[in-house]
Amino acid sequence: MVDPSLYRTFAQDVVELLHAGLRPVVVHGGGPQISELLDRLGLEVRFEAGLRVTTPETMDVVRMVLTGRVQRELVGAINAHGPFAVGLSGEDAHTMTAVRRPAWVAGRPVDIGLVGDITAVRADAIGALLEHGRIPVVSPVARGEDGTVYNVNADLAASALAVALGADRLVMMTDVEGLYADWPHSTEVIDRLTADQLDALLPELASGMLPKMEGCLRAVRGGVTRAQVVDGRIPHALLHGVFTENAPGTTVVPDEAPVPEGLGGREDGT
Ligand SMILES: Nc1ncnc2c1ncn2[C@@H]1O[C@H](COP(=O)(O)OP(=O)(O)O)[C@@H](O)[C@H]1O
Ligand SMILES: CC(=O)N[C@@H](CCC(=O)OP(=O)(O)O)C(=O)O
Repeated sequence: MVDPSLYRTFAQDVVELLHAGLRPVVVHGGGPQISELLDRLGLEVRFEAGLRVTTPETMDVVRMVLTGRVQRELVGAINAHGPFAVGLSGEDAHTMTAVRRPAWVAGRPVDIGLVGDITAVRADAIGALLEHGRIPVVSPVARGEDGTVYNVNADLAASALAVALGADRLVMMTDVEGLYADWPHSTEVIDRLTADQLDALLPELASGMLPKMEGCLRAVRGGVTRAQVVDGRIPHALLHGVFTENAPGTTVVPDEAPVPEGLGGREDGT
């Protein structure tokens, strides 16, 4: 999302999915853009377990960058192909409701301010857009029951939305090839994992991969048939991810899904 040509290819791919008869929903991030503006404003940029420490001042910037800039740019790029994209925030029509959550660092809760975890999704506004052939572009900002506005990690927001919509697929785009088995020491990518295998691996994961993989796990446990992490630096990674069985990257499947020979764990789960 920080490379204009990849941005355009992504928009083209999303429209292609629509033309292929699928009903894509885009949930965007914008972490680098938020950090850049916070820096320029002289505000602190800090993460705990992959989640941004969000003061009320930070929250203003997060909301402004996500809904006022990144979402608008994506909507514009998609609409270069026709009247498809409609942007909304998780706050709109109570689409996403959240509660304040801590970050879990070494097994302990750490207060990270106005960061939310989604507790409820009302998918009717998004469903109506899909019915009319539109492409919803959703910013990961959510509303608390009392009206407080929360910053939600984009991957966790996408996962909650995928479950609520009964989506078949969840594709997460990032800036690495997939989930590395022994990051940062090696770049060997884990290509396929069952939910239980991922669950066992989660405590070892760090930084941005943590919410991403937690999102994949919640999605497949919530009924999504395949959750993938693909390398967004490769043009058309989205189309490959959706249409190719063995697309590059990391694929998470529910426990009952067959694991190709040679890749499965032993019966004791190791
Ligand atoms: N096991 C891992 N495999 C791959 N990347 C990892 C791993 N652990 C941490 N990372 C880091 O996570 C980053 C991706 O997370 P993040 O920057 O939040 O992604 P995005 O902005 O694409 O959502 C990678 O660039 C890498 O630095
Ligand atoms: C709570 C939290 O960390 N929210 C994220 C929301 C944006 C996001 O997730 O963007 P990426 O997908 O680019 O990382 C943030 O403030 O950066």
